Amino acid sequence: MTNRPHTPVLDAVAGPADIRRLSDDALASLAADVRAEVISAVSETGGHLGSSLGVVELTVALHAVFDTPRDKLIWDVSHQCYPHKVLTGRRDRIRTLRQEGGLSGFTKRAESDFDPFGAAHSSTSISAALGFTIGRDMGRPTGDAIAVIGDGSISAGMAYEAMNNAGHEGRRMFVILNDNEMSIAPPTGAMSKYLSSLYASPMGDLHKMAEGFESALPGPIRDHARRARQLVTGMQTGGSGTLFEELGFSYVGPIDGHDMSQLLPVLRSARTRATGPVLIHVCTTKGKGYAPAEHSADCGHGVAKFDVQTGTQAKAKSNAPSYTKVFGSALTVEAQQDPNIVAVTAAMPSGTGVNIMEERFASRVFDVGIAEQHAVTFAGGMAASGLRPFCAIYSTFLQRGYDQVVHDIALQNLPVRFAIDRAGLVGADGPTHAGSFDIGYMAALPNMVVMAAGNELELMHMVRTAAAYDDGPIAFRYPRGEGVGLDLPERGNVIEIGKGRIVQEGSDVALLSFGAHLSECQIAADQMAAQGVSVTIADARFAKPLDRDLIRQLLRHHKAVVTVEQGARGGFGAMVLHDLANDGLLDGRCQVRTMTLPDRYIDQAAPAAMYADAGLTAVDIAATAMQAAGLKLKRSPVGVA
Ligand SMILES: Cc1ncc(C[n+]2csc(CCOP(=O)(O)OP(=O)(O)O)c2C)c(N)n1
Ligand SMILES: CC(=O)[C@@H](O)[C@H](O)COP(=O)(O)O
Ligand SMILES: [Mg+2]
Repeated sequence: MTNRPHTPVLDAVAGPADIRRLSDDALASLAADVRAEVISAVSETGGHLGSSLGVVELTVALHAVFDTPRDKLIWDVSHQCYPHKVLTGRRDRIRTLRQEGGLSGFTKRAESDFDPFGAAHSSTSISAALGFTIGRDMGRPTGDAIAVIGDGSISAGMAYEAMNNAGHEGRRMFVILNDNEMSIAPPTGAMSKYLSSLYASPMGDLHKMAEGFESALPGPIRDHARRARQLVTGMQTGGSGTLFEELGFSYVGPIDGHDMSQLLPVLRSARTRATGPVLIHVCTTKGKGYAPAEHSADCGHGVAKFDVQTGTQAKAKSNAPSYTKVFGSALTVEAQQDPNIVAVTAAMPSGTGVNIMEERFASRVFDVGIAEQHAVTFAGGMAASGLRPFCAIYSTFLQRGYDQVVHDIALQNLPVRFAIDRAGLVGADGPTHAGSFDIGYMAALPNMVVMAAGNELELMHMVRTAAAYDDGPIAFRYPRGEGVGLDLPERGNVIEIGKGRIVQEGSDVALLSFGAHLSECQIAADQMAAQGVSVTIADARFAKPLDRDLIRQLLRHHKAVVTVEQGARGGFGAMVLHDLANDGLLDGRCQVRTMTLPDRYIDQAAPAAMYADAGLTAVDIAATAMQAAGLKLKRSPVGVA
């Protein structure tokens, strides 16, 4: 039996309709209950604790003031949506967050009417809210749209594209800027400085209300607001006000996002008065109300299961270093050898491991904020200048910079090194974060070299190879989590471009692995060996250029060749098939099969369970190879009932 918090006000709330019946005092008590419930639930599941704790009061206030789900509340990234889930009929499943079969860690249209728009990649909320706004104005049965976006997420270009459009449209909609002066790491960039300057203006603790809004406020706040508006207006030179006002929004704020006596009247006033787009600047504390989160370096951004009393998080079971750490360390070794090596991250210094290089060579590591498109082209500019940039971005987020990869890098044949972390299925973050597509989208590009690491030692070789390769763009992918636990040298070797390697020689079937499912291929080979089947394992290393000699050799000497990759259809296997078909080699004696992720999104679970769902376990590999070779199972492979 777990220690559940005492939550009398929350217990009486089945949904937002109940919230709207509460007095303002009771709403503050409700917020306290929700905070306790979120801490307790996340201690059992792990997840995005800090961001969720920071918006507890804001979530209560938004549901109290707006008519959700008719009004569309759209959470940017939506990693802060746990209080929203607790309050919108999902409290009974909140302890299944991010678990197999449980609630998603993000908003999801299929999960609830209160989730009008799914998210997990940042900076989409204002665009989606504007879309709903147009729908409303064209007669769709929907109310107001409210986008809640963080100070980190509002640094991305897409948010400005949306505000530019929304300001031009001039329609009534709401953007809540949730400013906690934090991204995953402390935010970088001029926009972040600008937001801080709004706090620190001579207004002191006064709030600026868009003209006309203050008359709806209670007395003391109204007087404050009116004075603030006069002050701010008086301070302006040239333009009409804040950056947001220049873009066509009415700006309100900054206000204290943990103080219901500020949040409620301001939101009510905005809801009553707004005729065009309004931006309400709300200041919050990431991790608010839970000391271990508030005081940790990332403010409890993403936590494992933890002990509520102490805040101590559960440790990973494996002792092997993570691929991310191996990458970061290998990059640092290369950076030590070559002063032209620089690294770029888009707001994920620790997630990508470039923080390891930053500790030694801070001036050569660039955190550009959530700005993958810019990160790619920025790296392109550095490459064109003669530097050797490593652009370290998760597979799923590199999708956002794809045109830049095509147009700015590959087309110009610029030697940018793409370090693609979180390749393959990632676990609890689920399908939004799966790195499923990069093999196909990178290998499709002329000039691009595409590698995948079979294990952590291979990753070291690929980092060194990429550092040494100046002929054009080169990418290498590797998964989330720990390596297989190999002894690692100080530095990797340069490997030959376009050459794979034989890991184990056999004569019946060949497993041609591309990437970290190499270990699963080894298990499959052992299972088949137990059946008396002789198995070759080859590590392709390259999807582009393909090792055509190696593939033909495998074809000549085996009854079946099975390609295996942690990626979607259209990736490595497709490259192999294409190559063989065009040489008329698919009609011979050797059967060829490709094993990829299936053509559907895989729901969150532990990575191994996700791969099982995808049909990519060792047992699946062995069964596919045996069947293709026309070999019969003498008995069930090890591990199968
Ligand atoms: C396109 C994209 N890039 C990177 C990320 C990874 N990411 C998730 S949350 C986050 C920080 C967001 O900061 P902010 O919007 O201020 O929200 P907070 O966590 O502070 O509440 C980042 C970088 C992402 N989800 N989407
Ligand atoms: C919400 C988001 O996009 C990130 O916080 C992400 O969940 C981090 O994933 P990793 O834990 O794999 O770094
Ligand atoms: Mg933030």
